[in-house]
Amino acid sequence: MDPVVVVHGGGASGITKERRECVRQGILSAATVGYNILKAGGSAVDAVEGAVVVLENDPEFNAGCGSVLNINGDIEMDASIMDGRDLSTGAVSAVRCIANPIKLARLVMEKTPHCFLTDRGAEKFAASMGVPQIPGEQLVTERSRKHLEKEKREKGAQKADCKKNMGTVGAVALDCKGNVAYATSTGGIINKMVGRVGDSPCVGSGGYADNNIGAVSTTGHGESILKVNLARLTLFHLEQGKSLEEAATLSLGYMKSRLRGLGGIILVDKAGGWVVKWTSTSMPWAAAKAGKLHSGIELGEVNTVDLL
Ligand SMILES: NC(=O)C[C@H](N)C(=O)O
Repeated sequence: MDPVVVVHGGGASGITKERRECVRQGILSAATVGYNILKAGGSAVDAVEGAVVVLENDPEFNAGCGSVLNINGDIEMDASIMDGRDLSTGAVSAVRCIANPIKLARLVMEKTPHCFLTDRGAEKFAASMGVPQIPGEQLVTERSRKHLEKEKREKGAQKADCKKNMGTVGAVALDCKGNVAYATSTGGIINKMVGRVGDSPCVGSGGYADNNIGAVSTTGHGESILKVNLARLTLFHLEQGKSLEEAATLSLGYMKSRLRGLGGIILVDKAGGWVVKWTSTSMPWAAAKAGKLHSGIELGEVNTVDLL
């Protein structure tokens, strides 16, 4: 089976010219890392984790280092992962002093009888697994500090669209054996209440993966995504015989018309078809398949290069 990986860098209201190239490089290297894992015979879970780690480590994105700050100026991160083979899933929320929440989510999936650990419990588990604790400050960037200051000045937090909610990251993959997986990781939304948990760690909302159908990772206004279970809703449409394009359009359209919520989706099906779709202004994405790397940021933009 020809493997596929698709990654996103979050729905956004527009990416400044200065940041555009950095964002593009980040998204391209995440897709390349994921694809190389698949080409080397790695599993879909390995590929989505590997791709998301690249984006968590990249300060341009709202996940891991570079996460947005909550109302107190602290980072609280959410992440989840799912293996389409047996629907096993792992998630963490409100974690602070960990470089790669997606790795911790995978450990929850593989090393505990549970699906979801939060806050101090998640951090205690991380310590028991030997995951290094890092000072929270290490994840805070100058850009995220300035972003929070601006947000507080404008008092515009938590609007019912994803204009303020940029940069969440995610990946979906199909491996050589026909297994699918997703991973999603985020700092959430800027100026959020302490303890606010968004859609990204919630299976069915932030993502879903089932070998019988396909895999999805979502981004956008978390409260809207949670209310419509955006990821599972998309796969439901696929199960009902809709095309990839139709499934993504229908679920995002429902969220927009019902809640005025904006967002984005990356989707791969069990046959290796894929689609990216968003209702926000832009969404950085990249997809690797059959030796080609496709990518874009704005609507209608598709660049294709050969993968070496
Ligand atoms: N940019 C995002 O996708 C934010 C994320 N969905 C959240 O609401 O936590």
